[in-house]
Amino acid sequence: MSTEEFRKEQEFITGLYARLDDLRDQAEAGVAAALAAPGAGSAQARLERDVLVAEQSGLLAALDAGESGLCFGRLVFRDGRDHHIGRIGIRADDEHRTPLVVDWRAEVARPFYLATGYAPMGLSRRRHLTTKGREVVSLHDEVLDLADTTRTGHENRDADEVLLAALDAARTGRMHDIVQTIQAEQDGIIRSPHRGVLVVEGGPGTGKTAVALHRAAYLLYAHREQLAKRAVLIVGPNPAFLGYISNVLPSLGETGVLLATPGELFPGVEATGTDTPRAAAVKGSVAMAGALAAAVRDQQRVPERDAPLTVPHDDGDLVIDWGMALEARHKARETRLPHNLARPYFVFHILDALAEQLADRIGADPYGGPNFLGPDDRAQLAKGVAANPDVHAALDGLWPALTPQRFLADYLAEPTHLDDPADLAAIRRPESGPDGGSDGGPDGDAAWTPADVPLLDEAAELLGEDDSAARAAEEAERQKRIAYAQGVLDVSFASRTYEFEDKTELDKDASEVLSAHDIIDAERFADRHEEADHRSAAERAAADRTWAFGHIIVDEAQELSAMMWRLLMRRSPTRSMTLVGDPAQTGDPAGVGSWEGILAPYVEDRWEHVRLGVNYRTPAEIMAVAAAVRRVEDPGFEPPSSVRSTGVEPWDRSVEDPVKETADAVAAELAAHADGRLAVIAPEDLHPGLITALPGAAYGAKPDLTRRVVLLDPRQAKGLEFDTVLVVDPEGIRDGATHGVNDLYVALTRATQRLGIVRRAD
Ligand SMILES: Nc1ncnc2c1ncn2[C@@H]1O[C@H](COP(=O)(O)OP(=O)(O)OP(=O)(O)O)[C@@H](O)[C@H]1O
Repeated sequence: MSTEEFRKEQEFITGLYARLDDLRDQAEAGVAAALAAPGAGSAQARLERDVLVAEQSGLLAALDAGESGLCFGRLVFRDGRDHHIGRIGIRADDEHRTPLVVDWRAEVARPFYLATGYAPMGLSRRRHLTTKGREVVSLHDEVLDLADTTRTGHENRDADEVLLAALDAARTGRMHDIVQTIQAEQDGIIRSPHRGVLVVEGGPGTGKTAVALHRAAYLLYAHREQLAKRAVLIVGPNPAFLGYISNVLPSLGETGVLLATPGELFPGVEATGTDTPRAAAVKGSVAMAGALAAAVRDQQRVPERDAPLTVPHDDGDLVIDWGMALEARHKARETRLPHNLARPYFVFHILDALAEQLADRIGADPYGGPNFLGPDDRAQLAKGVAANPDVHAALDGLWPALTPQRFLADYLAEPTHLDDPADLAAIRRPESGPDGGSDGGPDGDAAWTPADVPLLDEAAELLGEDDSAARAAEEAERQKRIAYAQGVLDVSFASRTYEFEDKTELDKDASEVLSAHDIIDAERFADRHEEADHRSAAERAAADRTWAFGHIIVDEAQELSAMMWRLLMRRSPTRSMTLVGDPAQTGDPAGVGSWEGILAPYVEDRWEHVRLGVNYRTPAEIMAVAAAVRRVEDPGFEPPSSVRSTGVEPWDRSVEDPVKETADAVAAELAAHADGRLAVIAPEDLHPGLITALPGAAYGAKPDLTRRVVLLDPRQAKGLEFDTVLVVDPEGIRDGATHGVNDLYVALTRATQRLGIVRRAD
C-alpha cells in the first residue's frame, strides 16, 4: 500500500475542508450581516435582506451537507484531466474559480458510475475514496486503461468491495444516500431525461426509494431555477417511512422538497382516522368521483311543483316556485362553474325574479293598463328583496354555499349514488357535529381518514372555493396597508422637504433626484410590501391545495387508490412525475393493480417504464424464504436476484407462546450484536402482549426508528429495513388482510442480515 498516495489524498481532503470552512464562514457572516442590516424602514431593503438570508441559508445547508463524505471519488482521464467527485461542487478561491471537487450530478462525473473495462469513457483510473470525518480511511482504485502500467498500490481486487461494505454496514434507523456507489442501471434512471411520467418498477431492496430520492436531487440540480419555484413533492406511504428517508436529500444539500403521506395532501386536514379495508376500497374507487359529482348536484334543489316556497316580506309574501327555481338552476348550471361559484348566478336570477314578481303585484293597473312603477321604484323593490334575510335563508336551502368538509361529512353520514348498497353501508359513518368539526373533521371515531383526503380534494374541485368573503377581507387588509404606506411616504416626503431646505448651492441639483414618492404611489408601495412572502416554495406548496408542483415522486405507488391518483394528477398539470413501486408488494385494498390502469386516464400510453432487477438489501438466504411464500400462489414467481449472500440461514420456530419466544429471541439478538437495528413485525392483535414483553421497543403510529428495537405491523414495515427482523405469526399476517400474502412478503424482505420466524404452534 502506497502511503505516499494516501498522504497526497489526505492533503487534498484537508485543503478541501479548509475551503469548505471558509465558504461556511462567509455564508454565516452573510446571513448575520443581512439580518443585522437596518432594513426595517424600507420594504425594498427588507425584501433584499430576506432574499439574501434565504440564499445564504440555502448555501449553508448545502455546505453543511458536505461535512460528511464531502469527496468520495476521483476520475483520472487518459487525456490528463483529473477530477475529484463530491457530494457538492466546490471551487477554489482563485481567479479562474477552479473546480476543486465536482458535484456528482455534473455530466463530467458520469463515468464514475458508468465506465467499465469495456467502455472506459476516456478514463484511465477510477478511485473510490472513503473518509471518516475529515480523514481518508481507504482508497480503492480501478484501472480501466489496460495500457496504463502505473500502480498506486490501492488497485482493487474486488471491484464491489465499496458497495458490499455499504450494504453490510449496520443500519441506523435512517436511510443514507448512495452517491458513492450508485450502480449503472440506477444512474440511468436517476438522470433520465424523460420529462413525463417515468415508472420505476422493481422487487424488494432493488433501490427504488434510493433511486427516487437521488433523482429528486438530480432534477433539482439540473433544473434548479424551475424547480426552486415550483418545488418537488415526494409522497411516501406513512410517517415512519418519511422519517426514515428524511435525511437523504438534506445530506445531498437539497432542502426544497416537500415530503408528505397521501393523508397529508389536503391542507388543514389531519387524517388520523382509519377505515375498514372495505371502506378504504370503496372510497378509493373511481366510482366515488361520479357519486360525489351527483351528490353535489343534489345540493342544487328546486321546490316541488305543488309546494312552492313562500317567503314573508314587508311588501307582501314572495313565492319561489318550481318553474322559477328550475330556470335559475338551469342558468347557473349553464355557466359550468363549480357549485359555489355558480351559486351567485342562481341567487341573482331568483332575486331578479322575486323583484319582478313584487313589482307586477304592487304596480299592476287594475284596469289592465301598463305597470305604474318606474325604474327607480323597481330598483327600490329589488333592494328590499335582496336585503330580506328570509329570502337568503330560502336560497341557502335551495343552493347552499358548501365547504368540502361540510359537504363530505354530510355525504358520508348518508352516502348515495353508488350501485351496491353494501358499498354505501361500508362508507357510512356517524353524523358529524353541527359545523363538520373545527378542521372539518368530526371528532372521535369519525375523524378524517387518509381515504377521505382525495374525496375532500374532489369535493373542493366540484364545489370551487367561494372566496368572495376572504377576498373582501384581503382587500380591506390591503386598503389598510395602503393607508399605512401613504403614511410612510408622507413622512419621507416631509423629511425630504426638510432636508432639501438646508441644501447648499452645490446640492441644488439634488432636488431633481427622484425620491421614492415620485416613482411609487402608496398602492404600489403597499403591494410590493405584500409580495415579501419569502417562505420557500415547498413551504408555500404545503399550505396550498391548488399548488402545481414542478415534479412529483411517488414511492410505493402501487398503494394509491384511483381517487388519490386524481388528486396527484391535479397537483401535476405538467405530468412530470417519477413513480416507483412493486405491484407484488401491494397491501392497500384500494391500490390500483396495473400501471396501465393508473396512467391511461391521464397520459394514455405516453409514459416510460423501467425495471430494477438486483436486490441490494436482502441476502439470498432470506430471499429464498420470501420467494417460497409467493410461489404458493404463483409458482413461476421470480424475485430480484440478491447481490450478496451471508451464509446465515433464517430460523423458523413454532411455539406455544409466540410473545415469550419473540421476547427471548430479541434479548438473544441484542446480546449477540452490539450494533444495528431490530424489527419485530407482527399482526396488530399481538401488539399489546409484545409491547409489555419488549420494554424499550418503539411502537405506535410514528415509531422512533432509531431505537434498537421497533415493533411494527406489516403495513408500517413497508419501505423500511433493519439488520435483524423477527416476523411473528406469519399465517396471521397472510390471512389477516385482503393482500395478506403481499404483506407477508414485505415483512420477510426487510432484513439486511438476519431473519427469524416465530409461528403459533396451534
Ligand atoms: N447503489 C447502491 N449502493 C449502496 N446501497 C444501495 C444501492 N442501491 C440500493 N442500496 C441500498 O439497498 C437498500 C434497499 O434500497 P431501497 O430501500 O431503495 O429499495 P426499494 O426497492 O425501495 O425496496 P422496497 O421496495 O423493498 O421498499 C437500501 O439500504 C439502499 O441504501
